[in-house]
Amino acid sequence: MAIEAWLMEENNEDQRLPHHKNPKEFVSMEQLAELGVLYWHLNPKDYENDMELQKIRETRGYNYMDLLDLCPEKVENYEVKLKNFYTEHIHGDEEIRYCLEGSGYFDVRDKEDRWIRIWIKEGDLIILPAGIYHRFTLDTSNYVKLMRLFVGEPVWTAYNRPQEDHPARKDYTKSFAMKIEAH
Ligand SMILES: CSCCC(=O)C(=O)O
Ligand SMILES: [Fe+2]
Repeated sequence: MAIEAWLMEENNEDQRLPHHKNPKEFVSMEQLAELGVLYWHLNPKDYENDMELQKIRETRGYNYMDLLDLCPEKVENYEVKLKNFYTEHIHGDEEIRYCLEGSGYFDVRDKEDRWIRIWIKEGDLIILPAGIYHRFTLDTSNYVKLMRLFVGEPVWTAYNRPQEDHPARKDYTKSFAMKIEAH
């Protein structure tokens, strides 16, 4: 099963709405892979014993794991957190999120600086590369439970745009330049 992603129509409507263009313009997994965004679909029902998840964690060194249940009762400063998640930012490391329940949107910038909206549902695991501009919002279902993975002690620091001098940003954009040269 593939994930759904599309070019976003930017307007002032509620961020939790899909924001499709008219007509819709879908984005393929290959296009996402070119941006360094990786994706797996796993079985979220038995994540504690899932060998496929185990293999990804071992291969990529994700020894840290926690769960984030995004609802007002379980999250301190819920509104502030949601607002920060939807503020365009980068990280110094990969952002790895595995959707166990519910759904939501990860928006990432493509090479032309357009927003691509990625719809994450139960069983979707995505990895955003270090240095990619992105943001997150709940969708109209208004609930998501995510597993967060990390290599070593987690660092969740978000650097809001602009960050063109951040080492992770420089490395990320350099990886594009090299691909263009290699063609
Ligand atoms: C709710 S996880 C996604 C939000 C985000 O981009 C982050 O945590 O850095
Ligand atoms: Fe982030």
